[in-house]
Amino acid sequence: MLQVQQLFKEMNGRQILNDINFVIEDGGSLAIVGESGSGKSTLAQLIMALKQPTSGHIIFNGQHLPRKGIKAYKKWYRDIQIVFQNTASTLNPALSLFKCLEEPLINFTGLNRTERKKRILEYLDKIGLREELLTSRPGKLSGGQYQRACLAKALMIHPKLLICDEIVSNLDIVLQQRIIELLKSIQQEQGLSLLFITHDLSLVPGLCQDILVMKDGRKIEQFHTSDLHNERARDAYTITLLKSAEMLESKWRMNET
Ligand SMILES: Nc1ncnc2c1ncn2[C@@H]1O[C@H](COP(=O)(O)OP(=O)(O)OP(=O)(O)O)[C@@H](O)[C@H]1O
Repeated sequence: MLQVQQLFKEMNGRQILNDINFVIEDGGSLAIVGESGSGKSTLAQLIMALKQPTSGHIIFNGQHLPRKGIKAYKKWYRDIQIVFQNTASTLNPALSLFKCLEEPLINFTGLNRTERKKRILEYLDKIGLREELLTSRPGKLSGGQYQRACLAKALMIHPKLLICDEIVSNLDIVLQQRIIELLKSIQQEQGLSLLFITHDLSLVPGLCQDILVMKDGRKIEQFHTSDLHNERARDAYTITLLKSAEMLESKWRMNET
């Protein structure tokens, strides 16, 4: 279970996160939704220990966010993995895709060479990438292939929590849907907990149980996804986000036909 309690982050005299609180139960899924600059990526970076909070607590299965000690970080990253929108640095451009995918298996699992290869092929199949690509450098992959390879790299070590930071924002609607379907099935298969960060509310129904809306570093509201369209109960800001997501969706559909 992930617990985020009274989380504050100040950078260069600016309050970027202001009293953020939420819980994700084991196997649960939460979408963090907000427009650009609302603090979503900063929140993800804090959970991944890439930045330290100014104050507050981040606790995963009873363990506090590590502040020092390689062992503690290793355990943290074994359990929590992230896939970013801007993934260009996730796969080492000098290595083959196979070597890139093998790296976390060497670092985080006790699998031998044969088992590692088997795991890589298993995930390649899950994400719909051809085996021939394993000998290619990551630079040869298309945007969608690269994004899926990053997802495989994060999932292969069987983390308990996956954070997705705008991972489908740059993809066309067909690939978006494919990745969302993939996340849903892996969530069910592996009992994975999911923190899905997006500015696009239309991606969330069917994927996440709960939605937390953020604006200017503050939590506006949190609700069950089935209550998304209950306009009377929703904050005016959530409704604005919803309308813009609906407009975006119909624009996509017009472009499709
Ligand atoms: N080092 C910094 N010093 C001051 N402000 C910063 C710093 N880094 C980021 N910010 C500001 O923090 C705010 C939150 O940024 P963040 O990237 O977390 O938002 P976001 O919701 O993820 O937006 P996006 O989707 O565009 O990345 C922004 O207004 C950004 O300009």
